[in-house]
Amino acid sequence: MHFWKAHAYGNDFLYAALADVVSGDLAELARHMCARTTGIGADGLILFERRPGGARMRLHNADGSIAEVSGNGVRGLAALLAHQQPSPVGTAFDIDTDAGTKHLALVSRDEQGRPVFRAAMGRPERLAQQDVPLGDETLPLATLWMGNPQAVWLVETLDTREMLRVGAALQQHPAFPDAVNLELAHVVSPGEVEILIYERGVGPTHSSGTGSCAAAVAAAAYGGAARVVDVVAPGGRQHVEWLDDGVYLTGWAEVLCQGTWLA
Ligand SMILES: N[C@@H](CCC[C@H](N)C(=O)O)C(=O)O
Repeated sequence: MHFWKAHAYGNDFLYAALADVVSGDLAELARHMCARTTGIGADGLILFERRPGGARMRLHNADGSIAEVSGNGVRGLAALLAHQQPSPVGTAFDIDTDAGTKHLALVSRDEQGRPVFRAAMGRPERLAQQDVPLGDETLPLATLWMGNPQAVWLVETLDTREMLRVGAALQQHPAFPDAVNLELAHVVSPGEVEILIYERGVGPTHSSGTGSCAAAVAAAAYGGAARVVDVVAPGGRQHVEWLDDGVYLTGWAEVLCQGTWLA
């Protein structure tokens, strides 16, 4: 089976055409391909079908579970399409996901030639402040739907051990029956938010598109940030605009390699 690997700020995905997949158990295929030592290694496997003007995709997280959408994953797929066909600045891509169609515009290429996309990620839904009990403590989380479930913990200091501890605990928490993507977010200034990420179905990762959107929305709603911000994750800086018609995410993606999966 032919595959490609792409990443955005260290959030890495494998891509394969659904028509090429022979395995019946797609969750098992994702677990095997995404395994860091016994597979190729990635945060998720995206199976896609080309469509006029774009593609339809389905994302399996590294643990095999299905995710409705990934902001970095849709940009990686658009980067793959742009790699395969002439795609000048201004080219538009429609990526159909389980969370609806995401419209992407190729807005520029960075110094390294990587395509930079601005993606319409849709409106945040069910934004709320929720006190979530965890052992002896109560976590003041902002919860929302960004095409996938998100919880944002606004903190004064980012602490990796806290992200790992709370992120793991929330995956089996009664408040989140479908598990949840967690961001610890620190508002550095009205225009900048720093985050750490623990993803459903993955664990800690370097970047998240939907997580950046969720952190920006929570920081603007409850943390004193502006509605147009840079969100800085360990893997790098993305730009998020929370406008009246929805959230827009701008960042690059890079196709790294292609190969043949033999297992
Ligand atoms: N990294 C992604 C989000 C991937 C999906 C997530 N793990 C989930 O299960 O919802 C992004 O860039 O948005």
